[in-house]
Amino acid sequence: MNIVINGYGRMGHQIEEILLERGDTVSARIDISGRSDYPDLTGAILNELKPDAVIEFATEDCVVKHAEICSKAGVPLVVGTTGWSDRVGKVKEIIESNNSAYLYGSNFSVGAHMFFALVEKAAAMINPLPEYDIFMTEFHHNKKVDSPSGTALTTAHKIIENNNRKTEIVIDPLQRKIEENELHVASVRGGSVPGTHSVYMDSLADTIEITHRARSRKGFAMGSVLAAQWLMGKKGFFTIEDYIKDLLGQ
Ligand SMILES: NC(=O)C1=CN([C@@H]2O[C@H](COP(=O)(O)OP(=O)(O)OC[C@H]3O[C@@H](n4cnc5c(N)ncnc54)[C@H](OP(=O)(O)O)[C@@H]3O)[C@@H](O)[C@H]2O)C=CC1
Ligand SMILES: O=C(O)C1=N[C@H](C(=O)O)C[C@H](O)C1
Repeated sequence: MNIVINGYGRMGHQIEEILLERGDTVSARIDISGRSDYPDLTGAILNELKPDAVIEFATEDCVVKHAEICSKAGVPLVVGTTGWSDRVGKVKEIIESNNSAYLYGSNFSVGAHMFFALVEKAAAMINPLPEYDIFMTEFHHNKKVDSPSGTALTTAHKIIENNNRKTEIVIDPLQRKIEENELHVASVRGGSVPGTHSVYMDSLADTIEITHRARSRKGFAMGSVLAAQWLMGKKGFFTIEDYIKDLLGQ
């Protein structure tokens, strides 16, 4: 594949490393700081370079603009940027109106999707056991801007969809006790933690913990590259779950 990397930061560098290891080509690295080939993604760049896809791990404020640019140019776009769930509908409209290809994921590592499946099952299992409360934490490096993480919000929604006691997500700062129907998502920022998400089911007798601990950014980056490959030749708005379902033969 010939890829444009949009957002040349921690993830952009990891994605470049994996692409080059695979023998793919990186026709441009784009970053507003000027440390790269271009300062911003434009239709002209896409028309000149004609990449097979753009892979974007940037900031939430540019997600809609870049969706429009790639969609109008007919270039498939894979986005890992988080913190824009309020604009998913808008992006979906853009992609469908231009009949282009788009795939988004809050977490591209296969392990995170195994974690999601375990959490869905566990959240349902405690429905007949009111003695168990359920809550979660996420830990990330001290450079992460958004909070809670996209993965934590994805996990929290999966808990709410499967557990009959939790109906609302509450995040920090709290400064009050939580209500029975509230699912607390606590975020910690510090050090160089790549991304750790844990769900706890706690009773007077015991605690059950389910944790996904990323060891590096490699899993996220590899997942985004494989998702870009999967997206080739497709049209429409997809999420990483569509790719994972195919990968797992579901
Ligand atoms: N879905 C997943 O699996 C994963 C998602 N993420 C998400 O990816 C995003 C990026 O994470 P990370 O790489 O650690 O962050 P970084 O801050 O290291 O990288 C983001 C890069 O995007 C650049 N940027 C900002 N605005 C634009 C723009 N308009 N056009 C092009 N580039 C731009 C920034 O430039 P500058 O430095 O000059 O500001 C920066 O270099 C976050 O939202 C994070 O949550 C991260 C890991 C996994
Ligand atoms: O910013 C990060 O680093 C990460 N962000 C994603 C998220 O917000 O869930 C995925 C991963 O946890 C790393």
